[in-house]
Amino acid sequence: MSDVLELADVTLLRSGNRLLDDVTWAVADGERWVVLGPNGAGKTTLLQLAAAQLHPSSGYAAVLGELLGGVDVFELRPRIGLTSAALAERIPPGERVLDVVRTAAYAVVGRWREAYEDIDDDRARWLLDRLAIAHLAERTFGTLSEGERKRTQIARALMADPELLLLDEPTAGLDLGGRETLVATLGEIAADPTSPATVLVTHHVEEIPPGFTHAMLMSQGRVVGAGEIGATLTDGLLSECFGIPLRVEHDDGRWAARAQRASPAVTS
Ligand SMILES: Nc1ncnc2c1ncn2[C@@H]1O[C@H](COP(=O)(O)OP(=O)(O)OP(=O)(O)O)[C@@H](O)[C@H]1O
Repeated sequence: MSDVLELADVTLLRSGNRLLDDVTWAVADGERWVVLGPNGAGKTTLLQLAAAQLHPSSGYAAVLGELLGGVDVFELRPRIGLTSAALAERIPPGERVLDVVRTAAYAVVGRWREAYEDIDDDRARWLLDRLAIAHLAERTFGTLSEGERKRTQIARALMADPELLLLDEPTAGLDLGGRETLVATLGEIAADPTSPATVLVTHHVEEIPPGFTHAMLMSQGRVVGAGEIGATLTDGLLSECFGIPLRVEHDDGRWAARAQRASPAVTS
């Protein structure tokens, strides 16, 4: 399997802060990764690097076989599907849902005067159907619920048939039902062998869709652990990552974690 993402000794500095500190990590074709870590760990920064939106200050970073710094990012970015809060904020509230998705074929937002091919229209509608929001195609983005917006963004991220799919907190802010149905949809996408290599960022192990194969744990810009999901989501590594004693459970393809209870004092 070829590497979709390859980072070696990557450091990223901003205003004297080490946002990424000596990160070495590889994602191969077909893999589905979750990136977990506490607030400020550097997860979004890592995803922005993977999306060719940022360059490392030092180290080696290649995305889809192209060295960051040596490639025209405007040619690279259309090969990557990205959902993030920052991108969602750039979508004009008055834009039609169908257009939010279709414009991804041109790597733009907020431009509805492009001439679209029928094939773009068909694909956008097929993706909306796959994300269970076909009935919202003619609605404007600003009128959607948070869950519907997340689904629209995922459809948009998949529009250009990307070779790498990057999802930054796709289930954040959803109620329990909304989270569970979106986790199930993401599980279906993960299970589809034609889906691209995927990296999903979250704070919560409960939000890992079934079928995810690998995990990377980050804290303070550093990699705490990375590898096959079962070998990485351990009590020890997750506790180290979040800085409190945690117990991890895995049942029926889903993950859960909670704080370990202190042992009761032994009295005689
Ligand atoms: N431009 C910047 N200049 C200085 N520090 C920055 C800059 N951008 C981000 N940071 C800091 O880098 C750290 C990592 O930020 P990042 O958003 O990548 O973390 P995160 O793991 O995604 O956090 P969260 O889970 O809260 O979204 C944070 O401490 C943040 O304050």
